[in-house]
Amino acid sequence: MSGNELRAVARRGLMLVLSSPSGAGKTTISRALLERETGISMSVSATTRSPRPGEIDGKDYHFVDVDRFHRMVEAGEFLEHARVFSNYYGTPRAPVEATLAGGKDVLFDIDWQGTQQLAQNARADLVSVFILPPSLEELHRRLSGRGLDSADVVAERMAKAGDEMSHWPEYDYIVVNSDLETSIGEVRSILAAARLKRERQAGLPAFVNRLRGLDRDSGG
Ligand SMILES: Nc1nc2c(ncn2[C@@H]2O[C@H](COP(=O)(O)OP(=O)(O)O)[C@@H](O)[C@H]2O)c(=O)[nH]1
Ligand SMILES: Nc1ncnc2c1ncn2[C@@H]1O[C@H](COP(=O)(O)OP(=O)(O)O)[C@@H](O)[C@H]1O
Repeated sequence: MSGNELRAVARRGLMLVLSSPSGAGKTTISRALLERETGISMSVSATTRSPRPGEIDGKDYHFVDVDRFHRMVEAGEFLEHARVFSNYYGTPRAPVEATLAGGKDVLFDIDWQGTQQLAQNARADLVSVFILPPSLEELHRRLSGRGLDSADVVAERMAKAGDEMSHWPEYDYIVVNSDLETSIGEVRSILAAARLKRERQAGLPAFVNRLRGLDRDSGG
């Protein structure tokens, strides 16, 4: 048996959820995480919202119209779905299930409603992180500075921030995104610890039996 077999202990993938009020930094932290980590991929949501400049269909979101969205709901194609800021958003089920079954992790940028639905259906696979801004002034600065939304849309998002933030107690971990590099490091630490959870290492009993020399009779 090589030392590498420790790494080969079978593990079911986990679902890492990042939620925050709009503008607190989920997208920025998610991108950094995907660049720096292996074994994790992003769940690409479907949405009825219009694409922002620079957003790519199929990469940032699957941009669909309201009819198509409702057909997907009726066909049971979503793992969860919700209405946020007068648009619909949903997580396509099939890619997530395939990734988890393959022992890889999935990263979600979804709101508290979606997180609650995932918690109801798959609590054991879920690791949830709520990202808070350091202050309301800084949140406003980030929303405006992003330069992607009109003043009206920024105002609407600021108005909803309080409601969104009231859901922080439902999350496993809280990160205050003051310094970006610190926050990225914190989310990476959460992922590293979650991957090592005893319950997630499905192959552990067999592995420890081998370590203890107890596997000689099992294979016949
Ligand atoms: N429940 C749910 N929420 C989603 C999904 N995709 C995105 N969201 C949330 O919808 C909200 C708006 O997202 P978006 O329009 O991209 O704006 P941004 O967060 O300001 O960049 C955010 O809180 C996202 O986390 C999804 O598939 N399901
Ligand atoms: N720690 C940070 N310090 C300063 N600016 C940040 C920080 N994190 C994110 N930003 C900036 O704030 C804006 C909103 O971030 P974004 O990731 O789009 O938020 P969200 O996805 O939560 O809506 C972006 O312009 C981003 O570059």
